[in-house]
Amino acid sequence: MSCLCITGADIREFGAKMSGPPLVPMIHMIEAAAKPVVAAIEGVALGGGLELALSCHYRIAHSKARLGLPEVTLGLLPGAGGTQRLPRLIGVPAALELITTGRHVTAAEALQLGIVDEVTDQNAVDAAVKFAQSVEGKSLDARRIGTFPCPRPPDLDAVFEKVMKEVRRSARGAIAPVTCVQAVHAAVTLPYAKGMERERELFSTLFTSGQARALQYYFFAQRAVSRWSTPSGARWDTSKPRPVRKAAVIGLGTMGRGISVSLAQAGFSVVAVETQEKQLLEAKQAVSGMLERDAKRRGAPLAHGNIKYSCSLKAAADVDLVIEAVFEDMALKKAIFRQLSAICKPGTFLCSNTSALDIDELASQTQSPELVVGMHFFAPAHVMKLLEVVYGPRSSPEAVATAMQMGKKIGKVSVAVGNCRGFVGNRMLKPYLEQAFFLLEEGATPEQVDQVLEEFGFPMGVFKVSDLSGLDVGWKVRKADGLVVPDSTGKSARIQGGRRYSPLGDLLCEQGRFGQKTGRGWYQYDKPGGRVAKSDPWLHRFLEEYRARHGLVARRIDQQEVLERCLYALINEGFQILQDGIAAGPEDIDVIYVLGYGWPRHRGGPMFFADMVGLDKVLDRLERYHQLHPDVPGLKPCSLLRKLAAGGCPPIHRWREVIQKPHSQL
Ligand SMILES: CC(C)(COP(=O)(O)OP(=O)(O)OC[C@H]1O[C@@H](n2cnc3c(N)ncnc32)[C@H](O)[C@@H]1OP(=O)(O)O)[C@@H](O)C(=O)NCCC(=O)NCCSC(=O)/C=C/CCCCCCCCCCCCC(=O)O
Repeated sequence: MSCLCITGADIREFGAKMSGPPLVPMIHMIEAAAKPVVAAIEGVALGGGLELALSCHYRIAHSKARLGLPEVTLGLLPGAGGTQRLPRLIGVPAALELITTGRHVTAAEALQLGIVDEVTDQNAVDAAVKFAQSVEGKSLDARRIGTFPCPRPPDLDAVFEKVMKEVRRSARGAIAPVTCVQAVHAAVTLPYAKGMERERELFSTLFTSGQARALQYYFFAQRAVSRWSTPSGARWDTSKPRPVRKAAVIGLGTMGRGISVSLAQAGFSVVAVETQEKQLLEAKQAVSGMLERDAKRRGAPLAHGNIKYSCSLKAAADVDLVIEAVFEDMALKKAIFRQLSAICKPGTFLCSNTSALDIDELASQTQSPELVVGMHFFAPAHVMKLLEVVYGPRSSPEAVATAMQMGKKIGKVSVAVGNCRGFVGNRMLKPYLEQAFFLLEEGATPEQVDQVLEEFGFPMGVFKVSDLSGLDVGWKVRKADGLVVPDSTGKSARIQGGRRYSPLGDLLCEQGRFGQKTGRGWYQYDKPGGRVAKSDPWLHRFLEEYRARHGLVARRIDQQEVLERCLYALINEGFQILQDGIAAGPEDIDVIYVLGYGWPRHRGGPMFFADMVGLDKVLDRLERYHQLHPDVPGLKPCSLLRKLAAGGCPPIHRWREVIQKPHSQL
């Protein structure tokens, strides 16, 4: 009998020398044993844990157990026989699906797939003992999976070709999923012993790859962000959240609807407020539709009953927490915060879903500024996993802890960040976008820039994202900032406040080109609302005319320059954010970028990427680009980056020792 609850190998050991008995010989020994070995699975059997169970002659799982081979999510493949045994046990298509996605399955699904022999609601060990007694004396010949022939699909080549194509498409440059397919292919085409050799070979390649390092770093980073702290000394382990049962959402546009859905699905009582009757009805229909579709997809009960709709802010009088999600208009938000402060019962937390505005300014409108925090969701709010919890200088530790816990309850990964324009994510986006615009001025095309970024692993390049989210969003902000003005010659100004400025986005907006919604933006679409971006000859002509008008001579720009200028400008801002104490550590930034902005997980996040490239190299390139573009402050290397490079480029887990953390500032 072997009782299992194994999450797999200790991932921390992968970076160091591995200790303990090697798994593969042990697995072979168990499978070859003359006595029947029954695995009793409670909790989880993941990775090496499931591989160990697969070497047993029988497997009994508790009904609450979860099983899986998640190695691919860590940049690896199941290297202790998993790629050779699982297809022999459950067939090639099912094994490929589990191994290339790393998906966990429930005990019930494992039974259905044939991974386990029995599921029990009782103690798994007792059930396994009983089971062992029932098979006493039976031959084990048919129970050693390693001796099974691997089922060979009749259309073997077509099956693998299709899977490989799909895996390559969705992997966006990640090598582990592709390597997993190669390992399973070996199970079908090679005898078991040779297949094991091939598995080992492929495992070794992945094991030493930068992608495995990045994914393993990211695994811990995502967990580390829950241990938040603020410069004022509030911490996750000393600050107590207050219970929230009832919450209000103010403003039922796209964001407010998504937030309402998230809250209702997590079992909160929700008061959804939209001041205009017509918009309220539209929102109600939209939210109901979202809840219905989601319940159907998940096979979960409908959460309709949890939401009450109202046209009056007064409906929020008795809630424990409010999330305001109206337009990005400071005057409007301030008015709402003033009213809420008068309407809500004492102690109600007042949160804003602003994506960039000053939380402290909002707090100043209320009687209890300590109850105000930002809860910045990402669109679509019921789908995206990220939540930036923004603390202002006056937010209480209790308010931060409550928002962080609320995020967790609705299934988000919450990252606590300081208050500044754009917080972490959008603040870093600004220099990235700026570089993309400058590259167009200098001779690049949107297609070229997007292709480089997509090859790096982003699901969409910067210009496609801009078309998707709407060019008018940034235009409104730039207009409010007084940036959209002509120069003395009547042309759109390319220098603002002594720094380079690109009016390209403003000029497109003036032409009514807002992106997908108008059918034209940086690309053209077959109709307003169309999704497929096509090159637009108009845009290319427009760029040529623009350059001619401003005396700019187009030059050939290579891939390396596109990538370095966009990414290093973003990373440089990340260092500034760390230096300003807006993010507590590089992990916070990396999690925000992976979950909120499509940064490829197999590259760890922007700060991890900088560490991998080498801080001295990033510094060197930024210095060079800043020399060439002295009017672009975003390219001037941040002093923290200089300090880290001068200190011998310590690895990322040592950066916190170097970072000075003054209070966040606007
Ligand atoms: C589902 C979970 C297990 C639990 O989830 P949850 O309840 O939400 O809790 P968490 O917050 O996630 O976790 C709690 C804390 O536990 C830490 N944790 C969890 N799992 C691990 C782990 N596997 N290792 C280390 N630490 C772990 C977690 O970090 C939390 O702590 P903290 O908050 O961070 O402090 C969930 O956690 C989960 O899904 N875990 C991961 C499971 C997983 O991915 N397992 C697979 C691991 S890989 C594996 O098993 C591989 C085995 C194959 C061995 C192959 C042997 C071949 C030998 C060949 C060697 C060749 C070398 C070649 C070199 C050369 O050639 O040179």
